[in-house]
Amino acid sequence: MSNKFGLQYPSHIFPTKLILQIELGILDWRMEGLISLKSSPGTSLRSFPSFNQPPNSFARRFSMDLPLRRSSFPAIRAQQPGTISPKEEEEEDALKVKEWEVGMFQNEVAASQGIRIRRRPPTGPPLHYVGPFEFRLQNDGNTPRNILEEIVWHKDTEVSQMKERKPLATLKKFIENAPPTRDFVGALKAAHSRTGLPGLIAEVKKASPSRGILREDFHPVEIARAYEKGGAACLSVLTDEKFFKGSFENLEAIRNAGVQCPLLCKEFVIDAWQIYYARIKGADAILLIAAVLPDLDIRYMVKICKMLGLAALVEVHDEREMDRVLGIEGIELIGINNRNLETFEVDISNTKKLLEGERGQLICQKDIIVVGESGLFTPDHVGYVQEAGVKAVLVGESIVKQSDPGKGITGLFGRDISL
Ligand SMILES: O=C(O)c1ccccc1NCC(=O)[C@H](O)[C@H](O)COP(=O)(O)O
Repeated sequence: MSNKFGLQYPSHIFPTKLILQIELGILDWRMEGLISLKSSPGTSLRSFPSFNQPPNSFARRFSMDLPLRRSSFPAIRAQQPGTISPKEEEEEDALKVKEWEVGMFQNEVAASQGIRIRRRPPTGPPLHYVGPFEFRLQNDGNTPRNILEEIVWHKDTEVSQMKERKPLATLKKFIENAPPTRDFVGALKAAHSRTGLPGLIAEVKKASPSRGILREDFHPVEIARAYEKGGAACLSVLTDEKFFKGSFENLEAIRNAGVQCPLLCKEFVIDAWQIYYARIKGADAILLIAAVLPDLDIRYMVKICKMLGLAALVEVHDEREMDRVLGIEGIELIGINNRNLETFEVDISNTKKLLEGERGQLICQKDIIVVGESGLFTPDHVGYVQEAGVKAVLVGESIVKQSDPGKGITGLFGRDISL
């Protein structure tokens, strides 16, 4: 069976309204954990929700978790019964089918650009529904392959919920009254010319998936003030709650506390809505990750950033991502992450590798500022990436862990850069 984009998917997951009586005993586990259904003689017909995209009414009834290829069902979690009419349920199903189709299409486009991160589980979301039961089957298709994929899938759910609470139209109204943004790129250039060293984007980060908790006594405004005093040109504020213990409240609090450094909203952006939201919460710049976003998304999001007065820091990790990003018009700021976000490996020679030869020349011609990101702990590290061609660095762990993060900056550069 194929959809309007010509994508193929198995007929048993084509989620038209299936009319089947499902008995738990007639499930059979196949195809790497995907389940197929067999009707048994004498079973009566009744409405069954779209198979891989469950309607909410069922989600509100019962749920249970099933580990990989288990044939017996563990305890059932009862949920609130819903009161949705069959018509509404049908419309809801149709909408979710559309969303799922678009998600599948995104995965295909992304894969064609060498993006390994799947925006949605290719075999449908991890939850399945049988009659009144909700259960979870793990398989290669619906289990994240790495932390970045897990973050992105979680973000997808999180953003959908946030969008329901605050639709784009509401955000746009707030933006009309928001104070102007500050010049993020200008601040980095000014710091570089003032000190002769890479301009510093100092990261306000409590925790990370690779390093765990970095700082127990975490007071974002105090840390931000210490960074500013210590000579940071800009700040990067983690807003992801689940994986980094950050928040948009932190971003807003730092902005409202009168900190002058322009602020990067360090988020996992998968939807333009997040850019509007970041703008309202006080961001001056936003991170776009090439390992997650296809070219078209980057192009579109860069335009939205410009329209909202935000800088876009487009992050790459390998040559292919760098080449993709260099082919996109209007990019002013490229971050080279020395951390592989899929494996957590950190290697600062990555910055040098990606700036060698023609790539480095093209970056100079286009007057793009390159930011060296991750794994920078000493003046030698900073010197190494500067030599490679960066005009800015993004640093978290090595400075946020210091009792005085401002003095941490002096330690990082080997001299006081606040003067
Ligand atoms: O750091 C992680 O564990 C991580 C995992 C998944 C996605 C992103 C992740 N980190 C973001 C960053 O790259 C860093 O916060 C940033 O570059 C600063 O790095 P560092 O100076 O090494 O703290």
